[in-house]
Formats: sequence, structure tokens, C-alpha cells
Amino acid sequence: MSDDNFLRVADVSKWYGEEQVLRDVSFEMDRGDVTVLIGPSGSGKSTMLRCVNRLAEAQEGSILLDGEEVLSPDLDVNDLRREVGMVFQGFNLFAHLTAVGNVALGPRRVLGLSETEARDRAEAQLERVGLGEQLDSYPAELSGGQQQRVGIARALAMEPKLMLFDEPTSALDPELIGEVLEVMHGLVDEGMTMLVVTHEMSFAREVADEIVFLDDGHVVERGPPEQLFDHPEEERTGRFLERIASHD
Ligand SMILES: Nc1ncnc2c1ncn2[C@@H]1O[C@H](COP(=O)(O)OP(=O)(O)OP(=O)(O)O)[C@@H](O)[C@H]1O
Repeated sequence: MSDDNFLRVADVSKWYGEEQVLRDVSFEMDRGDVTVLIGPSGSGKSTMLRCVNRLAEAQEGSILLDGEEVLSPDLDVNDLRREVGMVFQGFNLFAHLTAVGNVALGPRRVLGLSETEARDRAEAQLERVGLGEQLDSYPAELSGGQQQRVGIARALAMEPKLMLFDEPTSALDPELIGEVLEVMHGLVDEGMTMLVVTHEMSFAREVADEIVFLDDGHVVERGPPEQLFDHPEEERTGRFLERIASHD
């Protein structure tokens, strides 16, 4: 039953001024699902992701998360952002805080944990992303891949029920992408519910339960990776896939 979906995005539309960037976007996810949004630059992928945690405001439609209407004006946006972790393309770490300091900040300030509890939690999350040896390193002392893993640990430290990833590897040198994808793989294996925007098509193929192809703010086509990548039904999907394949 659709009402049981963990995340149900229904007919979401959004405009920036006169420009409509999302057009009746709909998709659903169950708990533990991984959904990957793909599409050309400017097709609305980031905007769709940001509507889910209200970093962008959709003007029409409905986004039900665990039965609650995300778009309701009465919703406490801070509560929502506690429950929905987000990892950005840029890592946005505080330069003056160590890895532990960055990860402990949310648990300390937002969740009100004691300093010791927040530090313990931060250490556990950094170990989870393979950074147990870099707890006290400052961002400038870490590679881009390590910084992004701190970014992931920071989101995980809030114990979110949904994780959003907005092109988490796009800012990385090619040799650093693998370590971040490996951490994401681990989260998939743990059963984390993840909505991901990425250009990493082999990763998408491996982990996604569903691929949603957006073009010009529309969902052109969606389906399991084998179907969408190998037997796209829409010409536009096929053209997009050919174009990105030729750039690989
Ligand atoms: N804050 C904003 N104000 C005005 N227009 C915006 C804003 N953010 C995005 N847009 C516009 O919305 C459209 C969709 O952008 P969005 O970033 O969601 O696309 P995308 O598919 O994620 O693209 P990319 O792959 O290049 O990141 C684009 O035309 C973009 O210029």
C-alpha cells in the first residue's frame, strides 16, 4: 500500500521565480531502500533532494516521511533536519575543529549530549567511516576523500532515519572517489535508507533499488537499474545514457 511507504514524494512542483524546476515529481521509497536520482545538469536533482529536508521549499505536492507531511507549514524544520542527514558535494567542515570536533558538534549542540557522550559518539562514527586514526586531525590535514568521510560521519552522528547524498564524490579527485563510495556501500549493507544524487553510474547500478531519471524537472522514467540502464523505455533516457557513456 502506498500509504505505508517510508518516503512518498507525490506531485511535487517547485518554481524559482518564473522558472519551474520540478514538475509533478513522484516516487516512493520503503525503509532500507536506496534510490538514485540521475539526469542532466539543471534537471532538478539537487532541488528535489533539498525539498526533502526543506533546504528548498516545494510549492506544490506532498512529501510524506514516515507518515508525516514534510511540506506542512506546521512542521518543525529543525526536527526534520535532525532525522534527515545530508551529505553535500563540498564538505563544509569547520577548519578550526578536529574531525571529532566537527562530528561531535551536532550531537552536543543539537541533541544536547554531554561533551563525553558527544565525543564517544563522534569517535564511533569516525571509526565507522574508517577514520579511527584521524580523530584529532584538522580538515586541512585530511585528503578530500577523508574530509568527505568526516562529512558522512557528521551526518550519521545524528542517527538519521534517512540520508540524502548530493553528488558526494563530484568534488573529489578520481583516486579519492572509491573510498567514499566504499563507505556508502557499507551504509547500504547496514540497511540505511538513502536518496542519492550521483553521476557514478556503476555505483548506482550496484546499490540502487530504483533509479529515477529526471529531465527538465520531470520524472521521465524510473525503475530498477537493470531495467533503466539496459532497457530504457523512453528515448530521452536512452539518449542521456549514451551521452554519459561516451564521456566515461
Ligand atoms: N537557489 C536557486 N535560485 C534560483 N534558481 C535555482 C536555484 N537553485 C537551482 N536553481 C535552478 O534550478 C534548476 C535545477 O537546478 P538543480 O541544481 O536542482 O539541478 P541538478 O539536476 O541538480 O543539476 P546539476 O547536476 O548541475 O547539479 C536549474 O535551472 C538551476 O539554475
